[in-house]
Amino acid sequence: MIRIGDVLVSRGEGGVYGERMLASARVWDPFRSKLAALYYAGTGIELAPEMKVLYLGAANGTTVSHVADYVEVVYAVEFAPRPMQDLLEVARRRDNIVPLMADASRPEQYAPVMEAVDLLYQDVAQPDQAEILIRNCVFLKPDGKVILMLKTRSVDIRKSPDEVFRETIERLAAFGLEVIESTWLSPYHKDHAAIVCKKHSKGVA
Ligand SMILES: C[S@@+](CC[C@H](N)C(=O)[O-])C[C@H]1O[C@@H](n2cnc3c(N)ncnc32)[C@H](O)[C@@H]1O
Repeated sequence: MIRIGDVLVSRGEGGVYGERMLASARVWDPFRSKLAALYYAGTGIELAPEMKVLYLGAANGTTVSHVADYVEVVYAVEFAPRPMQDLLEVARRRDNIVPLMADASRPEQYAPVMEAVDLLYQDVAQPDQAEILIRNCVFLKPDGKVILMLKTRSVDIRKSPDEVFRETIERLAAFGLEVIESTWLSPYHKDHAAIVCKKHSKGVA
């Protein structure tokens, strides 16, 4: 990942969400983007120019735009009309974002336009976040990676964030993903965790 000093940046057309510019690069704000927070709070995975990414929960394209600065193509799924309008504007100014208005819990809706991806990234505040992720693993290449941004309070408000975090890791492991990193995103995003996995080369259950 590109850093100027300690500051995480990406190189692309700016002005997406009022981000600061530093030496012609876009400052990637960890308080605005959970993926940036992962690069500060943990390790994450390196984004590279040849990568294809499926991004679930694109919202208005804040993080999508930074990911698109690094990779070949981003398939960006969002189901809410208002953020989709902003996402379309972000996609209009780049040639490697494919906006898809669809429900991430129903991957059959966008399967016809998908290709196999190197990275599956998910940031949807839903009760069944792990199950949505698992359903979308169908698009992962054999050596693909997964990043789940887990909003613990959306899964079950009666359980502690720690319990939801642990149970989600167990569910992904039981499915057959190998968890390679798990970290809270504090102080950037309260009660949010990131779980980074890779697909076993022998495949998942
Ligand atoms: C926390 S926001 C995502 C922020 C975004 N990832 C970023 O960093 O710029 C979550 C988004 O997921 C969308 N979302 C939630 N459930 C969804 C689903 N089942 N399918 C598609 N989008 C969904 C919401 O509409 C919302 O825009």
